[in-house]
Amino acid sequence: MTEKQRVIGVMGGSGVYEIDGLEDARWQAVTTPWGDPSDALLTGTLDGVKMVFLPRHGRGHVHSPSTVNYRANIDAMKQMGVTDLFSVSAVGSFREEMAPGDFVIVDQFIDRTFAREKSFFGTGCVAHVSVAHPVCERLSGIAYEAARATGVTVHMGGTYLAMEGPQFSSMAESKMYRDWGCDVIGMTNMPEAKLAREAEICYASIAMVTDYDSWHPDHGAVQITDILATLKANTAHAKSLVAALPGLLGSTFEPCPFGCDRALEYAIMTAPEKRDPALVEKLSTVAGRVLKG
Ligand SMILES: CSC[C@H]1O[C@H](OP(=O)(O)O)[C@H](O)[C@@H]1O
Ligand SMILES: Nc1ncnc2[nH]cnc12
Repeated sequence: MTEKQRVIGVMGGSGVYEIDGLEDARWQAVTTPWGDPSDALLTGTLDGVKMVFLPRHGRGHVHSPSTVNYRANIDAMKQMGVTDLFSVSAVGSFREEMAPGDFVIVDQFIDRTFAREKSFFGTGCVAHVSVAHPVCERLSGIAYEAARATGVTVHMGGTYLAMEGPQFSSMAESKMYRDWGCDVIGMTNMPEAKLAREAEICYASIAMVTDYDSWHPDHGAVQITDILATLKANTAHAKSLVAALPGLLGSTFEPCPFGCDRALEYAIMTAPEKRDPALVEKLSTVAGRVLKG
């Protein structure tokens, strides 16, 4: 049996619009049946491992959290052969000990977004995947190791509240999310993580704390200027974290011990003879493994 090649994807968030040090780097435009991704994809090789980078909001920060085409972004990553996807994101913190400048390796989500396409599937091809464990445990461990190596303070595990935005939360909302047990808040990891699972891509979320949202009595309301200052200080850490990933993962993709790469195995409900051929065609990249039989 031939070995499966690992391709590491990085979805860069606010403040992270490129990655450094790629050999044979080039920006490549990719089209998808779901529309255009946020930008061209930067491809290249690092330590002998193929890398694909996409700035989630586009270079120059063009797309808002609600208008990012999450389906196109994930489909494009899959087309490029991405097996392991790391999301890098700016977040607010609900915990005193998760301070601005710290990194959090997110392991759970509460999805409060409401104005986004959240699934590749629908009428004519229905599928239900599990997101009980919405991130890949193996990849999260690698993200933690890579973050530790950069010298930043990193917290393993945390619940990310995904809000619609683009406005930040009111103080009442901020306090309520804190009471719910959430640790951090952002506007983009949902539906991204759900779609990565549907596309059978291992996904980990690296959150960079930029502020205390609006609950903290000593910090007042979140201000974009403070966020940008923290992001600027953290970009170097984010980039060196990404640079450590290929060395930690290696170039061969082994089957995911948590089954992320087989998430669709029994997920499709629609009888073969009832499937909509047009939708099946659109799904050929993300679900071709199971639909082509
Ligand atoms: C720049 S503050 C708000 C903005 O930043 C985060 O984006 P990303 O997750 O892509 O880093 C947050 O979710 C908001 O979209
Ligand atoms: N407080 C906050 N709320 C939502 N998204 C954020 N991104 C960075 N800080 C944030």
